[in-house]
Amino acid sequence: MTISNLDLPVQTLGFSLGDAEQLAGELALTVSNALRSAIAERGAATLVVSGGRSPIAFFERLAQQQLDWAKVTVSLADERWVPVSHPDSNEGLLRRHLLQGPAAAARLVGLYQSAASLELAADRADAVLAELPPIDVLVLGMGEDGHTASLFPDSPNLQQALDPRGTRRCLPMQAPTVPRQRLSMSLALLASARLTLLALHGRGKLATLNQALAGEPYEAMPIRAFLARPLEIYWCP
Ligand SMILES: O=C1O[C@H](COP(=O)(O)O)[C@@H](O)[C@H](O)[C@H]1O
Repeated sequence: MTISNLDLPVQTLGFSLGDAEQLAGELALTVSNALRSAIAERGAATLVVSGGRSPIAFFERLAQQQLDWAKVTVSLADERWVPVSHPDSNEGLLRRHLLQGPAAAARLVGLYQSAASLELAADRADAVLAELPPIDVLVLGMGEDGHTASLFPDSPNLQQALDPRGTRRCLPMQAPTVPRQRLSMSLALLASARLTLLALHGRGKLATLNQALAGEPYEAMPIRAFLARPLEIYWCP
């Protein structure tokens, strides 16, 4: 079912699912089909996912899909600058909920780097991401403030991170809530994905999306940078 009461751009598809379980299942099917096609066409596939709390069910459903996981590279749209063993680590979340069973054969390109400062960690992550193969599938999330990945409104470096012609792949970012120090893929890298999906849970996020569609500047609601491109939105109450 399409999302009602939303004036979506022509290149955007919006799917309304009954609950979080259904959303996780649909998203896992769409992502695994796209990864399978990439493997059939190019011999390998690259998936970039988001962290936070909401993707756990999706990760677990995706891990159950029949895929040649050894041919899949997985990376993260953003990371909290905490060690992988920290409960807030997006990489830790991915390892616990996606890279399990046959999916453990996938190659993980993490963003976290231990360094003397967040800026140095971002420089190192930027160099690591130079080796990331072209992104086949990107799964974004969104906060109720309109941030996506760790592209937060009001963060220093946001303008540079949202430059579609920027050369940086990863930038240091600041979040309004803990853990504040973040590493985020830039818009230029994220927007290079062949297929971009946005997963949203709850009426609050639907209201945020509606507001973003109404036309705030990109800096006020960074999700807007993705609404002007082909996108599939998966929402549930
Ligand atoms: O901090 C983050 O927030 C967003 C949204 O997270 P959610 O738990 O509300 O789904 C997420 O997309 C991003 O990757 C994460 O680091």
